[in-house]
Amino acid sequence: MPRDQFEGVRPGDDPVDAAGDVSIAPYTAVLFASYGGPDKPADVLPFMRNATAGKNIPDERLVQVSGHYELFGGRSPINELNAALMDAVRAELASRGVEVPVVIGNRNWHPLFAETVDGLVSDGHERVLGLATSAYQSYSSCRQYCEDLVRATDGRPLRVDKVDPFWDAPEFAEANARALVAAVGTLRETVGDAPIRVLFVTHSIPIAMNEASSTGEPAARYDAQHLQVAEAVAALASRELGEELGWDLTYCSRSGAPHVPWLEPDVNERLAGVQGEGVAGVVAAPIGFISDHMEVAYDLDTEASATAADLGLPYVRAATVGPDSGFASLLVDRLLERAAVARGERPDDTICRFSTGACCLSRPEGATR
Ligand SMILES: CC1=C(CCC(=O)O)c2cc3nc(cc4[nH]c(cc5[nH]c(cc1n2)c(C)c5CCC(=O)O)c(CCC(=O)O)c4C)C(CCC(=O)O)=C3C
Ligand SMILES: [Fe+2]
Repeated sequence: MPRDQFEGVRPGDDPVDAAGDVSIAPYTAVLFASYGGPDKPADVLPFMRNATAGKNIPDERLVQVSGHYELFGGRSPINELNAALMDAVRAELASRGVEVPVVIGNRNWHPLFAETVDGLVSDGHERVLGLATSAYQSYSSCRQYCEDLVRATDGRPLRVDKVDPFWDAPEFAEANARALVAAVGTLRETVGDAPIRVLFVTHSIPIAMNEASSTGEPAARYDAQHLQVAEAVAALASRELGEELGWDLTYCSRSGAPHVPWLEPDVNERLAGVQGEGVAGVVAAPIGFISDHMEVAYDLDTEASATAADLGLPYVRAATVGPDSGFASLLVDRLLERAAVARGERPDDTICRFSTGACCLSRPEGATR
């Protein structure tokens, strides 16, 4: 179970200032920090070059993944999905009486962090709160956002703090459980009472990156975080449905050189496995992704869906949490809590130790591979 579900209420009350108003002070803007993606065919290759710079990704893989974008007209869904989520967050902030600019900045495509920082500086902002669009801790999904934000603000009169990864929030498990319940309902229309299996899916990362994720302790790592969320989501959905859902954690989007080990099993491999175990239908539940960006559109809705069809296995993909209003509300809770920490009104329970120590390194300290 996520940490919060053990400990119940998090320390501190609602972030309400002396006048009784909800406040995001000392921050004057929110920076949505995302991966970025191409908007048109001519952007695909330059975006891919940015995303793979210095990463030892074989050219072959670069060409292959460019093909995924081309299949979707050279346009990633990520930019409009981020825009929709930002609208939901703005609306939720406004409903709590907080008016603040919410702007986008990306690691690998325009507007890049440096460009967004330029705009914020010229608008007079000095302290901004960053929110990365990844829920879990690993080099790629957490630390790299911190590093790139530090680089983009280096020497500029602007400081960006970042909200912690939120994988452990009960509201995140609840939003994923709502999506799973709906997907199981859809699958049951096809398979009736036959045995089904839930394949939770997340982005694979190199084993070395997993071993160095979070504090590096096995129970705190990227894969362990997903196992805890999967268990919580399966338990909530099982209770709601009145049936005990069987599940596995699987991975997608493996990249890198073939000899470098990444987290397994791949979702496609596991689809074949469960078919041999008498399963009559599968729900793929993408708990590793907050929106239907390219990994979901291609790796799940195109590739894994085709694998399931080849196996004659009914397959339903559960929604991502992006459009769930409980999810937007969770993000706003986290923004306001972080602001209260910055004002000294809440104990600092930040779990990301980027600024004070080693966390989410790309490989274990001392390792050379
Ligand atoms: C953990 C994780 C998330 C977090 C989950 C999340 O935030 O959702 C994530 C998100 C994303 N990854 C994305 C795209 C890409 N990731 C790549 C490469 C890689 N990802 C990695 C990991 C992750 N990636 C890793 C360890 C690599 C190898 C190179 C490296 O060490 O960095 C490559 C290069 C080609 C390839 O190798 O596949 C591309 C194009 C997009 C945009 C999608 C869109 O356009 O809609 C998004 C949101
Ligand atoms: Fe990625």
